Amino acid sequence: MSVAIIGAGVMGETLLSGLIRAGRDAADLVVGEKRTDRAEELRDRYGVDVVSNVEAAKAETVVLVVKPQDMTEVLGEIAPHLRPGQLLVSLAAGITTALIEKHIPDGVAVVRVMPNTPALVDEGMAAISAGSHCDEAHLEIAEGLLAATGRVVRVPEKQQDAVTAISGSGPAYLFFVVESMIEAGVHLGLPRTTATELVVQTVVGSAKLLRETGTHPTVLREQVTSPGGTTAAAIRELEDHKVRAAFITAMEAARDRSRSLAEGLD
Ligand SMILES: NC(=O)C1=CN([C@@H]2O[C@H](COP(=O)(O)OP(=O)(O)OC[C@H]3O[C@@H](n4cnc5c(N)ncnc54)[C@H](O)[C@@H]3O)[C@@H](O)[C@H]2O)C=CC1
Ligand SMILES: O=C(O)[C@@H]1CCC=N1
Repeated sequence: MSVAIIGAGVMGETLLSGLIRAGRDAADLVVGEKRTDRAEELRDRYGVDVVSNVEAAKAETVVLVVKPQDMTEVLGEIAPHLRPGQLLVSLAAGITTALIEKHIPDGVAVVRVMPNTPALVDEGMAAISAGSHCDEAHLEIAEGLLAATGRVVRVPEKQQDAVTAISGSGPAYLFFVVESMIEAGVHLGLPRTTATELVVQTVVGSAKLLRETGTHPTVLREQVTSPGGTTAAAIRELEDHKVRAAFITAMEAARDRSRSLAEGLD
């Protein structure tokens, strides 16, 4: 089955490279990319054809991975070339299937996806939602694309802004925590390389512990927290600085930003 990826920046390349790692034939994949130097790079790196968006629109499945602000322009360009029976998959934050459906011919199925960048190492988390002309077979095709690079869940579309705030943007929050812990290690006198190794392995090990044991994070935290010990002293500071509340307001801000990304587009 032919797949076109339109917009091959960070997320578009993540999907493209994942499909190739998962064994898809590069001959069945095409890319539409505005920047010619970037197009050249992808052609060299993956052996895929880089074509015009109009040409890309002929694929059985067309995946849009441009910025939300560029979506209506791309839809305007490809809409005259889309035909009923095709599947259009959007990875753009904040862009509803209803908005996409307004721009394309009736009978083209739309699936909205929120992926994340750990897909680069096949540990992605993607949530997918069906548009109004989408059946089970379309959802399975979209799932198949995303499952190449990690886990996939189905969610009602009204949850996609919250999903974006959690798993879409989530890697950035964790990298922010990692950066902060490394800086703290340096502050405590450790060489930067030592601090980095300690923090990265602690994050990987903790993530594995969470996933492999299925134990609740509160229990895992309590197991580390000896009465009157070092962890209790640190957690008290985090609570005093309202870190838990900061996470809630940060994710509310991300959810609200996702909701407003489509403002001004029709
Ligand atoms: N980066 C991330 O972690 C995530 C990104 N997304 C979504 O993925 C989409 C892309 O994000 P990024 O890859 O981070 O952005 P990016 O800026 O790295 O990539 C966008 C690409 O689209 C290309 N482009 C722009 N207009 C075009 C056009 N008319 N025709 C063909 N190509 C065009 C640009 O040249 C660029 O290479 C966004 O809608 C974003 O909301 C979703 C989840 C996570
Ligand atoms: O920051 C953004 O808008 C995109 C969507 C989720 C992650 N990156």
